This record gives sequence, structure tokens and C-alpha cells, in this order.
Amino acid sequence: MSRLIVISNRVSAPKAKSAAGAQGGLAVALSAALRENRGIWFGWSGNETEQYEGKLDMQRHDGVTTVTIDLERQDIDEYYNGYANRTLWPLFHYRIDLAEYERTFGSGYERVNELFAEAAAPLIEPDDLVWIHDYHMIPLGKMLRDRGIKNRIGFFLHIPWPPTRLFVSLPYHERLVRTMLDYDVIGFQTQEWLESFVHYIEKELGGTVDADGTVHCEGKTVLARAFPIGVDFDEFTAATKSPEAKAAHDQLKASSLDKKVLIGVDRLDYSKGVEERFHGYERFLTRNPDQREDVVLLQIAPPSRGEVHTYREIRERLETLSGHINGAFAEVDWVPIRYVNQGYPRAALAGLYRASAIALITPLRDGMNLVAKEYVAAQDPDDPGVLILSRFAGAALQLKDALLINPYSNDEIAEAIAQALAMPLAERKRRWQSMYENVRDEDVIWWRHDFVDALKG
Ligand SMILES: O=P(O)(O)OC[C@H]1O[C@H](O[C@H]2O[C@H](CO)[C@@H](O)[C@H](O)[C@H]2O)[C@H](O)[C@@H](O)[C@@H]1O
Ligand SMILES: O=c1ccn([C@@H]2O[C@H](COP(=O)(O)OP(=O)(O)O)[C@@H](O)[C@H]2O)c(=O)[nH]1
Repeated sequence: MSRLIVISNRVSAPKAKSAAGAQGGLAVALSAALRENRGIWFGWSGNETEQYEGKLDMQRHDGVTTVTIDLERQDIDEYYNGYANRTLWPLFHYRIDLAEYERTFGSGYERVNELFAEAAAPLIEPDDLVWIHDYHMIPLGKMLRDRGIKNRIGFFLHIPWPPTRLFVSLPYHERLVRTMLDYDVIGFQTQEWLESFVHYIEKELGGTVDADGTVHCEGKTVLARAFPIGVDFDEFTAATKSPEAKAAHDQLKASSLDKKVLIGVDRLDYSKGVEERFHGYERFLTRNPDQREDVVLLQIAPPSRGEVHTYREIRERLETLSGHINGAFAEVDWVPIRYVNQGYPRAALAGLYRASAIALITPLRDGMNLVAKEYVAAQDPDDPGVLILSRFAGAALQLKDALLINPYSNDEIAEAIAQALAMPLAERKRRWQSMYENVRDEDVIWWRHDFVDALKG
């Protein structure tokens, strides 16, 4: 059996610097995918070093071998905070108003990718399959090829791919995409992002794409397909039965008494639409004074990427807005929003999801959104909650029985909350059942097999 070499910015190493929840879905999904596979997970430790001297830190934890490197301050600033999170992240989430095109970010990004290639290449043996993840590492495959790596190499993008008319605002966009032609397989979360990529290849690079997704461009051939990521269903289902889940469930139930809890769980990121969500909830409270005290919104928002100013700004705006809404509507014994800036272990989240009558998941744009799938997986089959989901999350293409809303519309959010609160049990069960089957069948193991099979060719 071939070994799997996974390379991503973030690894779920025991020593990686990250609070519970701050790592997001990628780390969660990959540790699940690697646990049963002989192989290596290579990436950044999350730590800073005074001077990088090529030192690798190797550890075995929870059945996964991880190899990490530390990065220098300038590399972290230009590659991670800079090009990855100030240039590509906003652009790929359709926010060209927030994207910053600094030349030093681009050169830092290429420099760190070269550094990853230099450190990872010696770990790769002839039969290994190499699987590179996400927007931090788009050119890494080509840099490995430049070092003589002939193995099958796949790339999976966890975030959206933007429409061509937005993407071309990126300086040197052709140079970035050309590096992708050295992969054997390129995976996207949904058909929609795949279509945008194909459109770019055809219109900007003059390539052609066959019906099965084989791209022919500038003398190279690569398979491009959608592979929607799932949750670790078995692990998550087991977590819902854990003492930690029960404690969190009981605590939330006891503290909310007869009120219906609406829950939101998101890294503190402007792409998650939490500000718009609060406005939609405020509209619901304004329009439905008789139902106000029947509900409470629990928003869990662990801070993320705090060295990037747009993230500090969204944090400040949410503090102000939640304070404003609570000030305007609260009573002596009730506040409308419980806004919590800390992360929770997923077992605790499982209990919180189950205790919540509604999940309010309203990203303005999201590659997938695993929280939506976890909420479905955690429900009580006899009394399932209602999922209100942005139509702009990748998950909306699979979870079609959610109440799908436009997150930019306060009215749609307010109306969906009212509809969810009034929804008869039979309809809740019917909608949940079909979503549950999807979350169970198209889980992270299914995703991994699907991608790795395609990579094996
Ligand atoms: O590593 P961070 O900078 O702290 O960010 C956390 C992760 O955020 C992003 O997650 C994406 O991947 C999820 C799983 O496929 C997907 O459900 C979600 O929609 C995406 O936003 C990012 O892509 C990861 O690289 C980060 O590790
Ligand atoms: O306090 C928290 C908040 C989030 N998460 C996990 O972080 C992941 C978030 O993934 P998602 O795809 O929803 O978004 P991302 O943060 O990757 O953009 C999910 O598995 C959550 O269960 C967590 O463990 N604790």
C-alpha cells in the first residue's frame, strides 16, 4: 500500500499553537483521514523561530506521524498573515474590497513554499502519494517537481475558487495558476468553484476541459473535480454520547430553561457573516415582540488570525453590535445574545448542538462549513432541530433540506427564524432525515477515498 504524504499549512500536532476550535475544519478533517493511514503529515508548527535552520520536529500522536517546521517572523508576516490571509483569503471569498496586493507578500509566499518544498522533498519515497492542501500552498507541487519529485501529486482547495472576473484582479494570476498544471489531480469543494476554475482555464489560459474534468493546458494534463469534504461521522457520533457532550448539553438546557436556543459556531472571520446574522436576528426580535423572550442566541466565536487587521476589526464590530442588541432588548432576566469568544472541544460542541433548536449558519461565502454537518449529525432523531444555512456555503449544495437563506438579507434571516420556530415536528424530522443520510454517507472517509482513488489514477 502506498504511503500518504499530506502537506498543509496547519497540522494538528500536539505541540501546534492553537486553542480549541481555532484550527478550523481542515485540521479536524485531515487528522481523521490520516489516523488509519500509514503516512506523514507535514506542515508549519504554528510557532516562530529566531532563525530557520531546516530543523524538523517529528512526533507520533494519536496514530499520526507529524513533521513540522517553525517559521521566522518575516515569513509568518508575509506568507501566512500576508499573502495567504490578506491577499488570497479575501479574494477567494469574493472580497476584493479587502484584498491587499503587496509585492512583499507574494515574494514571501513563494519563499516559504520553496522552503516547504526543500524540507518535504527528502521525506518522499518513490511509491508515496503526495496530497497538498489549500491556498497557502498552491505552487508547492511545481516546486516539488523542480526538485525531481515524480510521484503522483494532488491538490485540494478547501475554500472557494472565485469567478474569473474577480480572480484576474490578482497580480500575476496566470503565474499562480500555471503552477497548478503540475498536479495530477486538483480538487474543489463544490461544482460551483470547479466551474469558476474551468472558466478561468478556458478564457484566460486558452486551455480545454473534457466532460470528465481532464484539463489540457499549455502541454500539460490534469484532472479537476469536485470532492465535497465531510465530517468524521463515527467519531462525531461517538462524541455526542460522551460525558463532555452530556455536561455541555445539560448546562445549556439548565441555563436557558424553557427558551429555544439558536446556535452559531464560527471562527471569528468576516467571511462567516456573523455581523449580518446578528442584524437578521435583531430584525426577528423587532418584528416579533411576543416571541422575543422565547429565544436566545448562543454565538461561539473563537478568535482567529488575530495578527491581521481585518480580523481585529470584525472582532471589534461584533463586540459593539452584540452590546448594542443586548442593550436595546435585554430584560432583567433575559439577554438576547450570549456572545462567547472562546473555543470549545468538539465533544462539548456536540452537546451544545443537540441542546439547540436551531442552528444559524450564515457565511457570506464558505468553502464547505463543517459546523453545519456536525449540527445535523448531533441531533436527536425524535426531536431534531432546524438548520438555517446560507446558500453561499459549500454545504448548501448537499444539505438541500436546510432552510436556505441569502445571508445578506436581514429579512430572509428573520423570516427563516420565524419559520423554524413554527415548524411542525413531522417536517423537522423529514428535513433532518435526508440531511442526516447525506452527512452519514458522504463523510470524511468517503471524501478521502474518493480523492485518493482519483490520485492513484
Ligand atoms: O488555519 P487557520 O488560519 O487558523 O484557519 C482555519 C482553517 O480555515 C479554513 O477552513 C476551510 O476548510 C474547511 C474544511 O475543508 C471548510 O469546511 C471551510 O469552509 C474552509 O473555510 C482554511 O481553508 C484552512 O486551511 C484553515 O486551516
Ligand atoms: O469552538 C470551536 C469552534 C469550532 N470548532 C471546530 O472547527 C471546525 C470549523 O470548521 P468549518 O468547516 O465550519 O470552518 P473553518 O473554520 O474551517 O473555516 C469544526 O469542525 C468545528 O467543530 C471547534 O472544535 N471548537
